[in-house]
Amino acid sequence: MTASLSSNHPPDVSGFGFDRDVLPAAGAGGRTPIDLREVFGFKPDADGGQRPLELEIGSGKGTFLAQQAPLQPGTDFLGVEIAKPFWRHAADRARRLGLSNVRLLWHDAEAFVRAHCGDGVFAAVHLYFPDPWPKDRHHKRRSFQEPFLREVHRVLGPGGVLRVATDHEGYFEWMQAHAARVEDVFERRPYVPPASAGPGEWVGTNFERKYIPEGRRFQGMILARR
Ligand SMILES: C[S@@+](CC[C@H](N)C(=O)[O-])C[C@H]1O[C@@H](n2cnc3c(N)ncnc32)[C@H](O)[C@@H]1O
Repeated sequence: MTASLSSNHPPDVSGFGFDRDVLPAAGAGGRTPIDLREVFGFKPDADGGQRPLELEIGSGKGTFLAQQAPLQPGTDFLGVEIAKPFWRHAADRARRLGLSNVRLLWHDAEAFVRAHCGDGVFAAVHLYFPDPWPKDRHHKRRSFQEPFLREVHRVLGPGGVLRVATDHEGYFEWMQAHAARVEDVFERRPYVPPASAGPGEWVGTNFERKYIPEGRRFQGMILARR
């Protein structure tokens, strides 16, 4: 995906977008977990407890968050996007839509999870249409591989799920092989679209809608924390 956006107004991320520079330096062992509730203003749930938190990795222009967050007002959603123009666009969109349960962080999601996310903090992690890195010599850059899957397992709470969709046949084969390597900690389940997906859609993101007319085949899976 090319990181260029057209917009008829300058994006305003205030209150909804966070720059990676606000994060503390990684401490001992490369980890400095932060209290992610601070990002959402420490709002309690109806019983005074902690609200569930979900993470989207590579949120692009923020379409999944814009569609799904209003359907789950009791859940907070953090999108992490590495491309600054997309991050800006998504944070501005969340602000314009008044999505008080959405925040966007400009950062490398893998580094963020490793360094700043505590154990069991997320109810779900969403990874929709991750970059497939099709050349053999670039496969090592793919997000979906064993070390990262074990990190995702660490940050998921009991009953937590990793939800993944891709349009890339080769990457899906790779995903199946790597999912098999983490069967000790994840149970694989068939993919089910989120409630916000439109008829016939897998997720309903910008990427998916762009390629539906080409007749691309989409595939996905859910890994449930054991
Ligand atoms: C193919 S796009 C899909 C975007 C969006 N999920 C969608 O379906 O429209 C992949 C996105 O992942 C982002 N991305 C790639 N590597 C990332 C990383 N390590 N951390 C955060 N975002 C990343 C890219 O900048 C891009 O926006």
